[in-house]
Amino acid sequence: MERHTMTPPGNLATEAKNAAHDHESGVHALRSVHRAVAELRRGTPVVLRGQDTCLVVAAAETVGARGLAELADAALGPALLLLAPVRAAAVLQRPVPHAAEDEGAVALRLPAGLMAPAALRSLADPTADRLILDTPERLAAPPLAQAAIALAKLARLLPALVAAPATEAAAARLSLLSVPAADVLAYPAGAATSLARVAEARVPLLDVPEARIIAFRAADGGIEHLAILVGDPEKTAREGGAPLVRAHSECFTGDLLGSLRCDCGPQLRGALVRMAADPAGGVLLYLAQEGRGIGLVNKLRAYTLQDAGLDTLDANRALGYGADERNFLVAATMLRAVGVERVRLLTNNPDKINGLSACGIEVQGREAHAFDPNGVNDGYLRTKAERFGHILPQ
Ligand SMILES: Nc1nc2c(ncn2[C@@H]2O[C@H](COP(=O)(O)OP(=O)(O)OP(=O)(O)O)[C@@H](O)[C@H]2O)c(=O)[nH]1
Ligand SMILES: [Zn+2]
Repeated sequence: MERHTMTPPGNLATEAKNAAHDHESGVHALRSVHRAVAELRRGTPVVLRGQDTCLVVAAAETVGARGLAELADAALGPALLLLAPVRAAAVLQRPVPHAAEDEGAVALRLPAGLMAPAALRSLADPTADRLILDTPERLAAPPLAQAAIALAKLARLLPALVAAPATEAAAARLSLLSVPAADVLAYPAGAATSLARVAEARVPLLDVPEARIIAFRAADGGIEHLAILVGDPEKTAREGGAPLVRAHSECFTGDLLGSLRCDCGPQLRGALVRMAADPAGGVLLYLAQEGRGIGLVNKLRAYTLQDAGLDTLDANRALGYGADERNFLVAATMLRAVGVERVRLLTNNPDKINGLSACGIEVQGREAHAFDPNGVNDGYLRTKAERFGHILPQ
């Protein structure tokens, strides 16, 4: 405030203009990444721009003959297949040394016959028919390969892409969307901090008469996240208290259909009921981060892999994803927007405590939120305890 009275009006106007410009370019960056996501999902190539190089990429899962022809037209050299390291090791049938497990990209030169849509899909997808490369040649991953994998993950596609060096001129000539690679990497944090309230309504629930839903939308125009306020947690926060909070990642199968594979349904309804009984009220964040951030389609693939013997963590990795791809800034931004910065967190997952704390939310306490195994999810719950470090009641 004081700074404003000290600042000459001319500077103020410049500051405001710069701030508006920064905001607009931030929003522009988010929107162009969101457009690039849509292009990949529909099988169209996009061009990633780096400092002094460009990479034209298309998703192996969705690209068709036309997309491959466009990519070849824009390319300066032969196209490669980019895979996440774990998937590359499976395709090559040998370990891929020195690659970070959850990140990075491995580049393979494909025999000409395999640069075709059906073969690419098999190479990308561990649930598809096995396609073994006889003479695969591993090459150094090109610059921007990591951003390409990140873009495929944002699109919730299999992290496998056809890629080739290109120029901006080629992108323009072919009307391909081009997007800075740095914007792709900055997107998750940018989208999370841009979340703003867009609508709210009172929605009495079975067993929870005092409930209100607030919808949040990011500046990219992407899918909304929801906060369900039970009782009056805002008042609790204003008075310095800590309401119950649950950061619940959406689970179509568990929340809606009552799937027995996980514990999400009981956790969702159980959290709301606990909040209704708590004088401090609560906030249930319903986060559009299905399948720990890999999306519903990949979660179904992960289930297929689990039926073949992998656990929930290795199934994610076999798909080329990390064990948990969630972003806790989404939850922290929403909590801050409803004025709740000190919480009692309903969770068994220490990553949620650390993740929210790292985003500036004071986790005053943790309340266990475990339900008995149901005969189907026993192995899943055991893996969460043994490999994700979940704290379960003794
Ligand atoms: N990728 C993947 N996601 C799963 C699987 N089973 C459940 N999920 C997802 O895991 C998420 C559930 O996580 P949460 O209940 O929010 O959190 P948590 O990490 O289990 O921690 P808690 O707070 O203790 O429940 C949902 O998005 C589910 O869709 C699975 O086998 N694979
Ligand atoms: Zn679930």
